[in-house]
Amino acid sequence: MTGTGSADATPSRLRYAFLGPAGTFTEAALRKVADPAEAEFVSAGSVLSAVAALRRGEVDRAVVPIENSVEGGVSATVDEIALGETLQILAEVHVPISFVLVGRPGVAIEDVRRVTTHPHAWAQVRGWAETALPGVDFTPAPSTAAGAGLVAQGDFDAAVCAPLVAEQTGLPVLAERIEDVPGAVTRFVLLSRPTALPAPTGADKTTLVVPLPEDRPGALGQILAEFTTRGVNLSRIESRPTGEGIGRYFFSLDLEGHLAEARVGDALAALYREYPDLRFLGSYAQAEPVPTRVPAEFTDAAYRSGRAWVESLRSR
Ligand SMILES: O=C(O)C(=O)Cc1ccccc1
Repeated sequence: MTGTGSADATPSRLRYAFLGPAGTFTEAALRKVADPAEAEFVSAGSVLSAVAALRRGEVDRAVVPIENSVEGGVSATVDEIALGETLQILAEVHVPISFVLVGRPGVAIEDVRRVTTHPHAWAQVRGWAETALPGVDFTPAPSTAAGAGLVAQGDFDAAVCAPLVAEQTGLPVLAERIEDVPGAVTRFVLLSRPTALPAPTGADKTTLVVPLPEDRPGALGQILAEFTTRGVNLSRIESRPTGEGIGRYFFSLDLEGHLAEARVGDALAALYREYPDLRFLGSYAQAEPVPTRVPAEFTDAAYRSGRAWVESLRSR
């Protein structure tokens, strides 16, 4: 990893690991949560090494892609934070994704034989490449910006990257807006080691990992019921293999609301009783805030009055 902060960095400056080098979509996400003048940006060669640096305490934060509006969950990230030492999501950011094809100077698009980029980028331009680069040989790169670096070095004919990287490297743009689905967005999360929760904003998300026991019929229905019966809406749910064998899964899910809210706390307490291995990955503000609509019977005030009524009966 390489630090890009100045040499006189004071220890109080937070260190942020990200999938580098400069010009990646992850760096664009990082710039939305931290000012490079006040923080130290530490470039990592992969999502896993960024997360490992955070777990080892070499950095204070890591920014990683977690979900794409076209491809769905970024499995490497979902799995890495579901297992291993617990981390916490402090914030999420959305980055609009558009790609260009940059070429080695002097190479025309018809001459491109060997192309490189990050596999997520390739997955999002595959349709375009089939017609525009027929028969091209694709090699995965650690990141889009790293791929452009390999083109600048002369290792490949072309790379798929962000328009910003074309500007930074001066590599000629052979084609632009080459994404198969215009308007795609990638969601990134800001990770830290477990720490205090950000204050509720009224438009929050909570991320959980629920390991699924092997022989409990109807477990998914039961998990969902804990949310439904408390008016808690889910915004994402995906099942992932635990790696322990066929049929072993965990659910990674996001719900609308903050742990500080009574209905969310109550749902988590109920889940914990049934699934003590449940993992809480944080409550944080939504990237595009839509205030959570809470039905009258599930507000904090409704929970307080319900509890007060029970107490009044007990102390009669
Ligand atoms: O390689 C990058 O620039 C990344 O940040 C990973 C990535 C690649 C494609 C879409 C979103 C994120």
